[in-house]
Amino acid sequence: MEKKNKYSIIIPTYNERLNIAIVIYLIFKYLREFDFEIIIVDDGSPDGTQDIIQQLRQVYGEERILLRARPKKLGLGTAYCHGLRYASGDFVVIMDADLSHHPKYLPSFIRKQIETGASIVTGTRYVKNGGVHGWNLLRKLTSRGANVLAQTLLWPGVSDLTGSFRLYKKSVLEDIISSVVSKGYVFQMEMIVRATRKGYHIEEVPITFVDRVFGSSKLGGSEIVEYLKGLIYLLLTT
Ligand SMILES: Nc1nc2c(ncn2[C@@H]2O[C@H](COP(=O)(O)OP(=O)(O)O[C@H]3O[C@H](CO)[C@@H](O)[C@H](O)[C@@H]3O)[C@@H](O)[C@H]2O)c(=O)[nH]1
Repeated sequence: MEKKNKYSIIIPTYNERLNIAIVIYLIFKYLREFDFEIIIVDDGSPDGTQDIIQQLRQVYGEERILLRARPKKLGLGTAYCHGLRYASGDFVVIMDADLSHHPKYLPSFIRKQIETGASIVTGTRYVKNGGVHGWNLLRKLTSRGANVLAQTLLWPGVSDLTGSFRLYKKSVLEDIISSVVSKGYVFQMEMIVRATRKGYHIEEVPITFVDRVFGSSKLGGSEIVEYLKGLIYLLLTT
């Protein structure tokens, strides 16, 4: 009998106690036909996110939901690297905890990978049938501007560079991650640009990013400065 692929879903969390139970419920609902584990990397959330996760582990099974906590907020990019160390799947999915990345898209990511044999399937907001819902004008302009700037300077051949809802072959993720230097939100852009430079097969799936209902974004001014620094770095080094 052919071996079934296993999917490791890495979810970084910081103050997501109101969202995490819903996202986990939906992952179990939409992936019921698949073999998967969920790896949550929580950075010492003061709102009690870890208590909720421990309760969810009792409900769904401790082997299906792993909690790999760190003592304090250490950034989104390093959270993915930390989670990857514990992933036992053949494929790794990276997604947000706040339902802006809806688990209903997961089967289409997996199907797309199986149909095409792609190394990476990335969710994109900036193609037909994709979009963004709930952001104010400033946030829309920031995201669009960041993408257009990066597209113009880096020519990566992928429509959505700053999005972070992606499926990777685990070996590919390990290969790319070893050369990535970014620690914050810009990590995702560096990952996809390096993947294109290495010639990996990347496919896109349209998604609608829906802004969170509970809690607030952790994207601050310092992340925008880091983004610009990362862009210049990629321009010079890739
Ligand atoms: N462990 C950990 N998790 C973090 C940290 N910072 C943020 N997170 C978690 O990372 C996810 C995304 O954080 P948000 O603060 O909700 O991001 P956003 O503003 O909605 O930005 C989203 O869209 C951007 C593209 O426009 C993406 O670049 C970004 O990655 C994210 O998907 C959430 O699950 C949040 O709890 C951190 O330092 N440590």
